[in-house]
Amino acid sequence: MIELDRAGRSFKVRRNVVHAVRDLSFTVSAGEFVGYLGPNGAGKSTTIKMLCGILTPTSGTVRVAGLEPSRRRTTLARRIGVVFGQRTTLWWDLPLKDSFELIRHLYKVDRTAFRARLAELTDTLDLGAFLGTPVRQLSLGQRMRGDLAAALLHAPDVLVLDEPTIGLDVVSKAGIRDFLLRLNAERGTTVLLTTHDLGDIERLCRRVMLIDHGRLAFDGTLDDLMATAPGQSSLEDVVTRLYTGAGQ
Ligand SMILES: Nc1ncnc2c1ncn2[C@@H]1O[C@H](COP(=O)(O)OP(=O)(O)OP(=O)(O)O)[C@@H](O)[C@H]1O
Repeated sequence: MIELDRAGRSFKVRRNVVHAVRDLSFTVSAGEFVGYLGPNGAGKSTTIKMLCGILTPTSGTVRVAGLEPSRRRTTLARRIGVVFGQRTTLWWDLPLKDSFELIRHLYKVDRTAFRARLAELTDTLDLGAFLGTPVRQLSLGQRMRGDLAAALLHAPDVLVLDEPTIGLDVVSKAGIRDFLLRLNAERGTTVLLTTHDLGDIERLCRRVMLIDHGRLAFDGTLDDLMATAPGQSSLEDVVTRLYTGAGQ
């Protein structure tokens, strides 16, 4: 479902070149739920931007659902949903339901399918009480649930999440995690999750990929990841060790 083959992305910054992502190869199969970890500046957002076609790779290839994202952005938009936890894709001054209606038009979702999907998402994400509320008046947790619904209204095969639980309280986090688990288990949606919240990883992801300085530093199961640092009991300790390069 997601295939990167020696993908790279660099940026020219004045006279220097920043290699945000280098020589990155991995495959995520349909139905997987994969955590994508890395320290600040490791290249996670750059990877995500290449996956949704916002950035073109400067080397190698990226494919999502068989499409080259930067060339087939419009076609891909029907297959992929993206949530950036740090910013909303909803219309700030419009009631939530009007944002959804606009998204229906943009994605040309059939009206009957849209109604059914919205009813399901309203129920599972508990949106009913604030569908008529302007987005700017929503709490962060409500807004995030709205953003998730917006990303899923067109029933994409792949969902890419960039810090979807940032700033949420424990109850809101648990609600979103449960929702994502069910989405993956019941609908088979492929999920790639970037987060600094290791609780998200422990609760949701069987497979974890870790990127550092733009390169893949680890790809395996959560158990494999724990086994990289025998004697460390918490995921936080193991990840800290990997981020700081201890033991290299
Ligand atoms: N548009 C850009 N122009 C120049 N450099 C950039 C650009 N975008 C990203 N970079 C650089 O590429 C590197 C990777 O950035 P990226 O945002 O992908 O990291 P990240 O893993 O998402 O970090 P964080 O966890 O802090 O969000 C950083 O050194 C960053 O400064």
